[in-house]
Amino acid sequence: MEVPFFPTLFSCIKDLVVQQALFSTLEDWLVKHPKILQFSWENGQTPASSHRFLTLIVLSYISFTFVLSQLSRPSLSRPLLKSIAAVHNIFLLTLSFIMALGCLVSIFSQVPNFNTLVCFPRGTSPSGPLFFWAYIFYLSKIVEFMDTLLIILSGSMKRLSFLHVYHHSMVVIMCYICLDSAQSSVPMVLITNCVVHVVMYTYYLLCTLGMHPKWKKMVTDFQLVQFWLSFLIMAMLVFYHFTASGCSGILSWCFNGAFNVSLLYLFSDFHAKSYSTNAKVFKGN
Ligand SMILES: CC(C)(COP(=O)(O)OP(=O)(O)OC[C@H]1O[C@@H](n2cnc3c(N)ncnc32)[C@H](O)[C@@H]1OP(=O)(O)O)[C@@H](O)C(=O)NCCC(=O)NCCSC(=O)CC(=O)O
Repeated sequence: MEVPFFPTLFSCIKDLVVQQALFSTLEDWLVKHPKILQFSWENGQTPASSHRFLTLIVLSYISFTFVLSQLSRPSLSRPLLKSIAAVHNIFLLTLSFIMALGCLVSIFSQVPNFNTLVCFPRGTSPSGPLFFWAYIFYLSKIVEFMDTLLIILSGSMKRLSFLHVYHHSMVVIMCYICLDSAQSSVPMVLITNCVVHVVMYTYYLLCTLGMHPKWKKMVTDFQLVQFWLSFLIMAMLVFYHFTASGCSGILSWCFNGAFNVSLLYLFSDFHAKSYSTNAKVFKGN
């Protein structure tokens, strides 16, 4: 059984995209490079792939965040802090763009149809280009811990919210579980999140350059749209799971679902507190 519309749309776009001259160049760089093509996630063998590493990195992040937020800050000059933040933001916005592009090109190069994109067959192993980009995505979530250090060093402790620390620690666990279980929603979730992060790190970059963009609310709106989109992707996965012969990573789907609900709740709360009329009146006083 098929969800109408999406499979046809996917085939049309794929036919159009693969004919472009630029596509084969991008495919050579982002899909057919031997390191990418032959990538395989081997639990305990691939760097950063063991349960022990995951536990250690997440507990270290939470402990360091707690300890550093209690200590008196080292006096880092504001221009130095802004320069470090600018480099960090440029790095993450560029990496997010490359990951989204790499994953998109891998989809058009490797995935035969829409059904397979939404629902990897049971027993799929986490190897090949799509999982290479999922692996880089997982590592990038560790690099994003630097956001927390920047907040602590800048001394704006009210920004060190539960939402921030919860998001940064849980998202690493989610990426790990998705990789380890070869979860079907990986490519679409990766692309949506990377696109949002290109916008978000551009926003942060402009902030570090002293321009506080007026479109901050749009970034939060964009993040909320991302969570609703994730629900749509997850609903399609469940649909294919129960109407066909099953999808890879359906159990880890439950973790994703719960995480997504919690983020939607926390970001809606952030949105209400930051942009509602009452919040503006309060800030204005
Ligand atoms: C618009 C948002 C993206 C960010 O909201 P904020 O309240 O944090 O934004 P803000 O306007 O106070 O941020 C501006 C300040 O951040 C500093 N800054 C610059 N680069 C930064 C970085 N990489 N990380 C953290 N802070 C940084 C700037 O110098 C500036 O400081 P100064 O003002 O001193 O000049 C919002 O939608 C949001 O996500 N809020 C939740 C809080 C959060 O931590 N979000 C990021 C991860 S969540 C995420 O990533 C979800 C997802 O996956 O989509």
